[in-house]
Amino acid sequence: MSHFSEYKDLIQVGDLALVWISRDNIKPVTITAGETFNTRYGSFPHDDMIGKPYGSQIAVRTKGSNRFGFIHVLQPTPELWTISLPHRTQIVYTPDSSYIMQRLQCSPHSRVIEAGTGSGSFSHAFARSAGHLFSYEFHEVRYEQAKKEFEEHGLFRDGNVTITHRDVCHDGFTIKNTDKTTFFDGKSAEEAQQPACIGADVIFLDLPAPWDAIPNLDCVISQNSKTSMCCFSPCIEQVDKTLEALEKHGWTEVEMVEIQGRQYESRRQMVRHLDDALQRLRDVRERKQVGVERRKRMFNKIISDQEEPYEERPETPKTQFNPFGKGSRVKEGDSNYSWKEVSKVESEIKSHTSYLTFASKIVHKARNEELVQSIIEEHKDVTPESTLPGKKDKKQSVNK
Ligand SMILES: C[S@@+](CC[C@H](N)C(=O)[O-])C[C@H]1O[C@@H](n2cnc3c(N)ncnc32)[C@H](O)[C@@H]1O
Repeated sequence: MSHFSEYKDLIQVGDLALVWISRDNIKPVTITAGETFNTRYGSFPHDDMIGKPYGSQIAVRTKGSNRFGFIHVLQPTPELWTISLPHRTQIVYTPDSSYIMQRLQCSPHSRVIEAGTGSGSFSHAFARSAGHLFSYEFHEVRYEQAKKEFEEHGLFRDGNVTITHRDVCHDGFTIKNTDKTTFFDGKSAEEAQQPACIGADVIFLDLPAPWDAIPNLDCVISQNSKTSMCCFSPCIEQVDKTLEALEKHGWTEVEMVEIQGRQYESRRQMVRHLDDALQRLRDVRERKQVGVERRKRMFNKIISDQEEPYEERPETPKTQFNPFGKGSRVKEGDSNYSWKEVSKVESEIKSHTSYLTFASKIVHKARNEELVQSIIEEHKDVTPESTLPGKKDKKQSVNK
């Protein structure tokens, strides 16, 4: 099982853990006896982590002070990996990936094509949920890095991830047994004798020119079930070209969506009355009048040639609380004032805003009587329990 798909209670030697230092600072660490994890808040021996439950807070006294620095040791998940991974490209963040996965109905039955792999952010989420993920990347260094990361994270161990070094626009998606640049389960396609059939029913294209890859999909998508696709493009011009290609190649149910990630914070806002506003206007007018008269007196002293034209500013009472501008501050929720509950939007939330173009395709629309009969025959004497699908069960559909 991979670090990302198994649940463990205790931190053990050899585990990949994600160390939460702050919201924007999460670091991957392989737990090793005798090693130390250094941060600006202190040095944390791995030995203090080993044997503790995941989620534990580890504290160390800061040198020369009575303060403590602390971290939390967390179990890796695709969501945490997305906010901690080393960026090699723009990545897909969880607000987008979670929506896309549910729109594409990605499940343990799904056979998924993803291009390109990029920094592998979305690949981790697909690998956790899909029956099989076929990921493609044409940039050699990125492909090698992603392959290494997938190996280190145990993604190949579950046997449901294949990565291919390929330009999918030029060379398509088909995988042959002889391919030396396709890896899964730690072996090349050639060594593993992987069958060339992909039969994808979920497609995710995060490419600069998805319209060049779309014509290459027909021979690798499922022939007997509906295939759903999402193209992730930052510019509307790209969407326009993608729509043209989708229409030309028989994709239907086309819809474009944009995700706006927002985090809402619950706050209290003071209730302001009309009387407060009127009082404020009266105050402003009175203060203005006092100022005008003071300046008039100073001017008269100058023209009557008196010495000392300067007149001290009159002592004005200390500014009271002013609900409409500057004034003494009132603590949020102060019981001397009335408040209403509101929610405020936190603007900084990471979701790379792209346009998501969804479409679907059914290759054979007619009912295949032969297939229906064979499925009925197959299931005639089978108990309901034994028909429950497992993670690697293939979907059997009767559309042909
Ligand atoms: C924006 S990144 C993908 C990020 C990825 N979805 C993630 O969440 O980390 C796009 C990737 O597609 C790759 N790419 C671009 N054109 C390609 C092609 N024709 N075939 C394969 N990969 C391609 C690029 O090298 C780049 O790494």
